[in-house]
Amino acid sequence: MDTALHMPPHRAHVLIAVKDLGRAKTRLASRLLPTQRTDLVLAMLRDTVAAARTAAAVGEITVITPDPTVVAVAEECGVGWLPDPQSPGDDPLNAVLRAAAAHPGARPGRTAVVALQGDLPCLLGSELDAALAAARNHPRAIVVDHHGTGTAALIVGEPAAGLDPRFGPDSAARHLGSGATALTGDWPGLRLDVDTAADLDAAAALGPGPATVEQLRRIGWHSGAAPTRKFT
Ligand SMILES: Nc1nc2c(ncn2[C@@H]2O[C@H](COP(=O)(O)OP(=O)(O)OP(=O)(O)O)[C@@H](O)[C@H]2O)c(=O)[nH]1
Ligand SMILES: C=C(OP(=O)(O)O)C(=O)O
Repeated sequence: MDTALHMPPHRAHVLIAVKDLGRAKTRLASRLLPTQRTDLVLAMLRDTVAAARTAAAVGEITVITPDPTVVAVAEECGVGWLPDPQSPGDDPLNAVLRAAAAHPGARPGRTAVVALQGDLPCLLGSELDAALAAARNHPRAIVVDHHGTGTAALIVGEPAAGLDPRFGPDSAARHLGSGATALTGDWPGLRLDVDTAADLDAAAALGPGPATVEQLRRIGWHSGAAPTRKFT
């Protein structure tokens, strides 16, 4: 059955793109072994998906990936997946998001569509709910990341508004320049995407989800301080 057809219009379809694990998190290469990086990507994905699943405003989650291990994790987490399109071109991340948003199952005319980063280990479902509620007042909106330059989430709520993803360097400015509204809100977990060692320290200090906590323990990653927020 196509559950999207019966979804109340306000429940969102979350799209999470995850690239081939062999090419992932290169900015952590100087600090982590390849297998540690891979396991960290998967742990952060598990925590991101688990949090998104607890958001009342989320109706469906789809992981888009060319990687069979990521597919297996998506299935374990109980969410859908799509392969990368055959020819993503020279802007693969935005191409895969555009293709996923155009997929018949995405039903952008019936639901909000969210392109969400998959490396948000401190995400809370309540933060995503709050962002989705705030986004209802805007055809196309973003949650700027903790650095102020990237995009943690791109949300389209109106049938007429296309996703028009512009992820990559300075994506916040590029999304704002193409008409998106920056949502204001105290959502530290939603804004904290992890790409660098400093980001990982920040996540460890804020309080990540259980899969990331376990992976940090295995790696022996110490942020030097106890988490400031208890993960719930
Ligand atoms: N499915 C899919 N996801 C992608 C692709 N390129 C990037 N992504 C995902 O988009 C998000 C941002 O990508 P990047 O910042 O380029 O890569 P990263 O692995 O997070 O970090 P770096 O390797 O350090 O740049 C990550 O979750 C990636 O996994 C792609 O070609 N296909
Ligand atoms: C792709 C992006 O994020 P990052 O490179 O920080 O993962 C972005 O913010 O557009």
